[in-house]
Amino acid sequence: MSERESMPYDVVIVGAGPAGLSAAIRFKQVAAEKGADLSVCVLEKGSEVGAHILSGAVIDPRSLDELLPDWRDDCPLAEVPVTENLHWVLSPKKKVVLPHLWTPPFLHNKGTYTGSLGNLCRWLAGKAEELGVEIFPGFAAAEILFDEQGRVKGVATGDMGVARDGTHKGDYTPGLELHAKYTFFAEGCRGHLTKEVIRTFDLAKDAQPQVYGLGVKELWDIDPELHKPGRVIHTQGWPLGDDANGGGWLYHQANGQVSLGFVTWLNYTNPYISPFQEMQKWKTHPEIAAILKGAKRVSYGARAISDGGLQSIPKLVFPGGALIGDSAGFLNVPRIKGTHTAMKSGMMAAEAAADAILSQREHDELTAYPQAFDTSWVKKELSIVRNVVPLVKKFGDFLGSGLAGITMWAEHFGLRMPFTLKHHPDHETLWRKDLVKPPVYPKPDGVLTFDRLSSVFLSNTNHEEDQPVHLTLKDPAIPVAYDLPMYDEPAQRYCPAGVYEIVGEETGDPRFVINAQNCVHCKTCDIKDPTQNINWVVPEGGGGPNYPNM
Ligand SMILES: Cc1cc2nc3c(=O)[nH]c(=O)nc-3n(C[C@H](O)[C@H](O)[C@H](O)COP(=O)(O)OP(=O)(O)OC[C@H]3O[C@@H](n4cnc5c(N)ncnc54)[C@H](O)[C@@H]3O)c2cc1C
Ligand code: SF4
Repeated sequence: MSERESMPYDVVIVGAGPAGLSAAIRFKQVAAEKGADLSVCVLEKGSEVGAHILSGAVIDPRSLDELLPDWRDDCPLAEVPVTENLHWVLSPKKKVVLPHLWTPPFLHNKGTYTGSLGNLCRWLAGKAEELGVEIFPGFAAAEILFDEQGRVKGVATGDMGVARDGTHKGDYTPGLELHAKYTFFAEGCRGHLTKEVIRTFDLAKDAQPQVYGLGVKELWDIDPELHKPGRVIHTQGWPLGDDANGGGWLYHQANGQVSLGFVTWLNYTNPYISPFQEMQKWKTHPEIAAILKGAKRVSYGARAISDGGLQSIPKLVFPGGALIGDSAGFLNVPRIKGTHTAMKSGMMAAEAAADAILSQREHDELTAYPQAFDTSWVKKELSIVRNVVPLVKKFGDFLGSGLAGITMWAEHFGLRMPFTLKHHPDHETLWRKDLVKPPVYPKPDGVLTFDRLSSVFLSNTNHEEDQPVHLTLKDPAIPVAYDLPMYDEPAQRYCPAGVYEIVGEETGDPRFVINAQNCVHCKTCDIKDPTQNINWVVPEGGGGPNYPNM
């Protein structure tokens, strides 16, 4: 018999990101409109709301306007409206500024705001709590609970106080069961439980595979003379070559800070590519380095981003729950925006759940949610850009972007392209190590460019050391027996936190080492590992990065 206690709710939400918090707020709003008292709780694995949130971010306020129309009164995001939008195409030493007229208006960032998504989530959490939402930070949902009919009936948080070898320590506390009429998975990109729920109910059977990028981000305090609040810059081109796609961003935000970073799409072919190093190299471009002259780096982090778009969205509902936000993958890639769509998806799911519960239903499929999605602005927005990622991947950065631009213009004017291009899973794209040349990366100078360990230090990441390793290997032999000879074990380079190492090669006894304490929960290993041998599971609640305002 389970020794776990259980708590009943109408709705349980896994993840206090923009999707989960917007769903909780909308659920309470609908209940209040109908004069009902419905209960909802939100679980968050970070030590506080926002601790694990990492984004650009330039945010389209469309969903905020719908959810909390007075948000501009006290939300920190309102501080910096976007005033200038630049798109640079980089060669090694030069830039070309892309004229505005070349890109459709929805890429111009008119009416958007730039700031910290972590801080927006902290603010949303306050609004949610005012409405009676219960939020549990430091609690990771570790297990999906099913009833006798196989319907999802909630989740359980992980046990605390379990030693690395699985034995119980003195402070052992069993996890808690949260039972719900409907459970929402709002874990963000590549959710750990979301993966299981998609598999269990075969939700992705009619969708294209999800594909991803890895965003590596830093915050810098820059020279006030060079700081232009509201200026946002995107770059494409250098330093990436033919074997990878992606691009950089640099946003002038509040308090003299810039948010900057680089997204490398995870379909890259050269196993020697390091997304972390691409980002460091990108900063050495004369145009970027000039902005960072005399500046100081204050924060670092990394997070994967869902790039598959409309064709990769799985079935959104299953008996007893729904997928919302990046758990389902609503990101608009050419806009690099997923916050407004994540929020709206949560709101639509919440409306469906409140209506169902008020009609005495529970644990069934919330079909009103996908129906609402089908007629929503979210679907329209994603439909217009659905061929962009496959075109860039197929035809390269320049020809691909040109063709993608043509399709976006055409769709913008209502001319629907009669095709939707497909995706290939990112873990299948690597070439053998003997077929490629390793890229050249700069040696860290400690001023503009840095190594991974000093970077991870700035993420404030922390895990209780004596706990089971949360980077699990289905077959512990594969890293050395297969990944090393084939790809020089790419985990050594794709992990932006230096978690994976091969040691002992020089003595002919190579071993795969996992420094799990350094993990910043970006999920790249779970995505890019060529044989899908690495399975990321939640560590003890509260572990992971502690981002201040990412
Ligand atoms: C580098 C980068 C740049 C971006 N730039 C922009 C931008 O400029 N504008 C924009 O609009 N969007 C941007 N995005 C996308 C945007 O950040 C996402 O679309 C958005 O955050 C998705 O919201 P979400 O709530 O679905 O997931 P998330 O924001 O990822 O939130 C998920 C939350 O769930 C928690 N969680 C996960 N699993 C569990 C679990 N098992 N138990 C408990 N808690 C759990 C996580 O800790 C996290 O707090 C960017 C993303 C990245 C990575
Ligand atoms: S171990 Fe995996 S999830 Fe953690 S930081 Fe490295 S790549 Fe990201």
